[in-house]
Amino acid sequence: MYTKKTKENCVDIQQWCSCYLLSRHECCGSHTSENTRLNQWAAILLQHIHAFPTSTLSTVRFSNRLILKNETGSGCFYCAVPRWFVCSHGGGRQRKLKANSLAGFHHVWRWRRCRLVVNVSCLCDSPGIYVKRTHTTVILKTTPTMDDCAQERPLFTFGVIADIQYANIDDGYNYSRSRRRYYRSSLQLLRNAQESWSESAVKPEFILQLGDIIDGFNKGHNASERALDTVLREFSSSPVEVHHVWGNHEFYNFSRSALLGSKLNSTLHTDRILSETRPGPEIYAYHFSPFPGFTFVVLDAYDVSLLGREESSEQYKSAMNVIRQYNNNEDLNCPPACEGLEQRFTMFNGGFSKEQLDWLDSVLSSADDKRERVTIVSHLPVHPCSTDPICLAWNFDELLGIIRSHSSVVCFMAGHDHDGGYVKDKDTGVHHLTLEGVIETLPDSNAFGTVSVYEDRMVLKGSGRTRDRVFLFP
Ligand SMILES: Nc1ncnc2c1ncn2[C@@H]1O[C@H](COP(=O)(O)OP(=O)(O)O)[C@@H](O)[C@H]1O
Repeated sequence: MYTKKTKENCVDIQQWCSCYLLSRHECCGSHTSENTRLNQWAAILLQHIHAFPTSTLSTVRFSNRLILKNETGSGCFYCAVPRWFVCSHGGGRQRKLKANSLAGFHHVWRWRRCRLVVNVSCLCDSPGIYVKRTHTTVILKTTPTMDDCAQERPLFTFGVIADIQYANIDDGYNYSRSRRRYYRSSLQLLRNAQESWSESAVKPEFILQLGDIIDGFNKGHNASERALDTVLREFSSSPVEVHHVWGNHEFYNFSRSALLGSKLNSTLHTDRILSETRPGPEIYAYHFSPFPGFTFVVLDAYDVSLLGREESSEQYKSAMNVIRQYNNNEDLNCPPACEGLEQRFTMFNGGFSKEQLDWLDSVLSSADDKRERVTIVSHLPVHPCSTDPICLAWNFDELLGIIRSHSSVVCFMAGHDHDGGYVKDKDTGVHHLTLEGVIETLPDSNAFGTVSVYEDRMVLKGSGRTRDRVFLFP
């Protein structure tokens, strides 16, 4: 009745869905008919604002129409304001209106910590009277911008970095020769990250190293220990605790039992681990709580794998049974010749055992009960839209099923796919981030992130090709 939509807006509005109605206070005046009309108008306003990407708003203006514009000015939403409404600053100040004039329409919007608050008051239609009859407040929660977040102090921060794959060898290429790999300069990029973390205003509580810390080529050069020492020395240039995740390149260099006794077993080097439950002696999975109400779970994505298992072992045989159902290639690193998700059945991937999945399920149940926020990390991504399918964990679907059955999970972080990726799971709102790999990052760029954690969100400040993101908690 009071709205006017352009054709262009109709299309855009369908695509935009980043704001949510938090609350709406009903009219408090005595005039029933005005209340009804006000509510009708507010409903129309809401219906349209609801779909408007207020995160991108640069202009919100009331004149005779409410005009919302985004940064480029290309997406506009017009809503005709009935002339017997005035929009006030919400302070209850009474204003004098000229008869039938639109001069009384004032700017009403204000940003309050990521919320667009719109007060709409209904005035009597009679000329020259002071009134504040009824009002309604529409509060919209918007996606916070980096600027919003910069003004607040986080509860804590942490660093993330993935696929450093250091080796003291000349630059090379990935298998398909489509991406250059900078084996030596990955160390300098780690140094850049360390410097940035140590200079940040709020020092990180810990660093998440998402796996593939050194490259498999070290093994052929008999340089695994040396390369690992070199990288760990770089990490120890600051006193911040590092949580190491294991990737395929860890197993190219070391056996599982060697890893369990090494500096890459973070459970041996921190008191933070919540060790009352661990999935099993040979499974490298644990959880820790760096701040009350927040839990981080480190997963072992090569628990079911041909990597790191003795060929004579039961685990190797059962992993072979899994991969052979889909991959008939002689070279099991070569993906099955198919499109889609089955490409993941290669030797450089792996999966999670039932034991580990059951353990994760119980950790998450306990976190649900305590209303904690849980971030899960693994070398392999588990959401098909957060990565190239060739990098997915074998039984990503089982893990995703567990995540989806718990309310506590807010974020899943992985490495492995050097191009990175991100998706917000549409069923749960859980954020799935795949971090760009250092090894395929130009020497004059960077690939790491600093995550600031707040009550209602995590904010990733990316460096170089890692972009900024805001993860609102589901
Ligand atoms: N399409 C492929 N066919 C055969 N072998 C492959 C293929 N892709 C990767 N590999 C081999 O698999 C191993 C792991 O690949 P790599 O690219 O180093 O993994 P990451 O992405 O973890 O760095 C390497 O030995 C590589 O040569």
